Amino acid sequence: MTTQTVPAPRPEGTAAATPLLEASGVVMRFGGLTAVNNVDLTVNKGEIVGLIGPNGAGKTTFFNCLTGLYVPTEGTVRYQGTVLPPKPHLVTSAGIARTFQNIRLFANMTVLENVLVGRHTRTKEGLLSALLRGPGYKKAEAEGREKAMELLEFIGLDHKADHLSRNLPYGEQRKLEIARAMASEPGLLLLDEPTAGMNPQETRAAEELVFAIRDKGISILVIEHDMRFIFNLCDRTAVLVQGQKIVEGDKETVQNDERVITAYLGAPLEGATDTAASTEEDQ
Ligand SMILES: Nc1ncnc2c1ncn2[C@@H]1O[C@H](COP(=O)(O)OP(=O)(O)OP(=O)(O)O)[C@@H](O)[C@H]1O
Repeated sequence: MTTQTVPAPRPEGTAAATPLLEASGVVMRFGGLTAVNNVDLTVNKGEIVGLIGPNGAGKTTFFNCLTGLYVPTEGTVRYQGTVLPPKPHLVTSAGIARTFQNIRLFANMTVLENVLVGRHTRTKEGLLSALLRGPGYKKAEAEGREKAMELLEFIGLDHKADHLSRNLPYGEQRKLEIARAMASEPGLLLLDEPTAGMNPQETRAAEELVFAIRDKGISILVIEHDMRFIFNLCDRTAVLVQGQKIVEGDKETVQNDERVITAYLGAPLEGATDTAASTEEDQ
C-alpha cells in the first residue's frame, strides 16, 4: 500500500457530481421497533462518507439494508441508478462490498485463501470446470491468485500469504477483511467499525489505507465510533440517532450541531418519538 500520510486532494466539484449509492426513505422495522426511520443517504463517486451515531442508533441495520441482508420495510436503495436486488451476493456482484463489525475471516484458511474466497463473485468458471480442472479453470485460478497477491501487497500482507489467518495479529486480521472485500472489485466499500479494538498506531495506519483505497477509485461509506478517524477521513458525515438521520455535512457542521452534542451526551432527542427507542407499546 501507499505510505502517504496526506491524501491527494480530491478534484473540486467532480466527485460530488456522480451519485453511486442512493438510499431513499429507508425504513427498517423489527416488529414494533423502528431501527431505521426514513433515512436518505447518497454516496458520490470518489467520496468517503461517514456514518456515526450512539450505540443502537441503527447504523449496522442501515448497512444491512444497503447490502441485501435485510429487505427494508420501506424505501429503495439504488446503485449506479439501478434498484439493488435484496440478496447479498447480487449486491456484491453489482459492485458493493462490505466488512463486518466482528471479524468474519475463515480462521483455518490462509491469508491468500481468504482473499481468494472474496473473488468468487468475479470468477466465471463453474463447478464442472473446477471439477475437471481444465485449461480454462487453471488460467482463471492463476489470474485469481495473481490479483489476490496484488491486493495483499497493497495492504502490506503479501509476506504473510501462507499464514493461517487466525495467527495474524488483530490489526492485520482487520486489514485482511478489507482485502477480502476488495477482492470482489467493488465500486463502493462499506466498512463497519474498521478500527474497533485497534491501538492508536493501527488506527492511523487504517486511515492511510482508507485514503489509498479511495485513490484506487473506490468510494467508501464507513461506520465508526472514533471521531478523530471519521473527521480526518470523511468528505461528509451523516449522524443517525434513534434510527433517524439528524444531520449531515462536513466536520464543522456535524461537530457544532447542538443535536449531535445532545445525542452523544445522552439526553433525549427532541421530536424523535417513532424511533428505535420507542416500541408500539410505548406509542
Ligand atoms: N435483527 C434484529 N431484530 C430485532 N432488533 C434488532 C435487530 N437488529 C438490530 N436490532 C435493533 O435495532 C436497533 C439498532 O441496532 P443497530 O445494531 O443497527 O445499531 P448500531 O447503531 O449499529 O449500534 P452499535 O454502534 O452499537 O453497533 C437496536 O435497538 C437493536 O437492538
